[in-house]
Parts: sequence; structure tokens; C-alpha cells
Amino acid sequence: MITIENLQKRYGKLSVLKDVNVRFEAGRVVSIIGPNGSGKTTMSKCILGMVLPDAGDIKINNQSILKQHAYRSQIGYMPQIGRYPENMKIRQVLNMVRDMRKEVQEIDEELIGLYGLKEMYDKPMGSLSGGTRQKVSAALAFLFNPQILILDEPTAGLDPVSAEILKAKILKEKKRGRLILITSHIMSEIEEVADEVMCLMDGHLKFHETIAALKEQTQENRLSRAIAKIMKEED
Ligand SMILES: Nc1ncnc2c1ncn2[C@@H]1O[C@H](COP(=O)(O)OP(=O)(O)OP(=O)(O)O)[C@@H](O)[C@H]1O
Repeated sequence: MITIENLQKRYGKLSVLKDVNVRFEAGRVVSIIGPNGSGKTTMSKCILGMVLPDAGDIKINNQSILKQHAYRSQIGYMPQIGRYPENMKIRQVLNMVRDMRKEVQEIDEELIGLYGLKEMYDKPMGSLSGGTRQKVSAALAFLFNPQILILDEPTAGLDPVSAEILKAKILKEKKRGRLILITSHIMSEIEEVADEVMCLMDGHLKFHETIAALKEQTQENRLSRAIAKIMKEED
């Protein structure tokens, strides 16, 4: 579904993505891991068209997305920190986004319901707690039934019940054939929802394997231990 070929990105002298090649298939949850600053968000932003790579290509369903716009409607994005006009109410934010996507017939309001956002519709974004803001971001990411979801540390700041709701939603959408990319540092969470782990290290693809293969390869039952072992071996 997504093919990344020889992707490179520099910021000035800093080389952030160094010849990354990877392929993600529909109906999978892929966790993108790696130390702080290893290029995870930059790669996600390249897929989203928010950052233009210096070299390489990104294809969705075999079509290059570089300098294209229409494909963006197939992707739902939940940023690490959602930025919204502070004085707009939740209702206004949701209506504004809907107005921009009038062509979409099938709206998915499940998270709006499960998170009780309707009861808070008249609260201005600037008055919301960090977790509630995250809930709005999550609801927006899933709202238009996208084929691909890119979730950047989606459960950070969510209380345990709300995090469980999001994890269940991720698994539900996976069953419907969506591709879901999640950046996360929480190994237990990755183990619960992901099928595959892609690890970036200093802008290089370190590995891209199924969780089952990582455990098998290292003879470890826990993902955190399996990954620690691989990192140690490759040092
Ligand atoms: N707009 C930018 N201008 C200059 N440097 C940038 C820019 N965006 C990111 N970088 C740098 O690129 C590197 C990779 O950043 P990126 O946000 O992709 O890392 P990350 O793996 O997502 O990190 P984290 O786990 O901390 O979220 C970092 O050194 C960062 O400072």
C-alpha cells in the first residue's frame, strides 16, 4: 500500500533520513520506533506531504505522491501535539474540518461518541486539558474513514480508559483493511496493537519485522526484551 524508496531528507547539514527503503501493506498496524531524533516524525511528515524529501520516492498504491495533493484525503493524521485556534469551540473545529471535506459520505463519529465530546462541544479549545485535546485529535483522524492512519504517540496524555478506547478503535479499523502507522515509545502498547515494528536509528532503517519474527529470532517472550537484545547485538 505504501512503498518508500531511497528516501533522504536533510535539514541543513543534518542528515535526518538516510536512504530509507520500506513497504507497508493494507490491513496491518505498524509501529515506528527509534530513539528521539531518529527521524520517525520526519518520515511520517514526508508521507503526509508536510515535508518534501531531498531524494527518493513515496508511492501509495503504486502512485508517487510527491508534489501531489489529492491522496491526502486518504490519510487520517493524529499529530503528537494538536494545534487548534484557541478560541474555537470543539463544535466549531469539527464543523470547520467537515466543511473542508464535504464530499465524504461516510463519517465515522464513533470516537466523538465514546469520548463524550458532544457533551463538551461548547468548550473553547484553549480551555481543554491536554488529554481532551488529544481526544479531539483522535476523533478528527478517524472522522473521514481514511484508508491510512498515521498516529504520532497517540495515547500520550490519555487516561487508561481513553487509551483502551483508542487501542480498540485501532484494532477495529485494522480489521476493516486500514493501514495504521503508529509512532510510540511504549513497548507494551506496541505489543498489544501492532503486527510489525519498523525501527529507525539515526535516519537509517535498522529493521522492519513482524513482532512474531522478532520474538522468534531472539527467543524472547516480551517485545521490549527482544528489541533490547537486537540493539545490543548490533552495537
Ligand atoms: N523543521 C526542522 N528543521 C530542522 N531540523 C529539524 C526539523 N524537524 C526535525 N528536525 C531534526 O531532525 C531530527 C529528526 O527529528 P524527528 O522529529 O523526525 O525525530 P523523531 O524520531 O520523531 O523524534 P522523537 O522521538 O523525539 O519524536 C532531529 O534532530 C530534529 O531536531
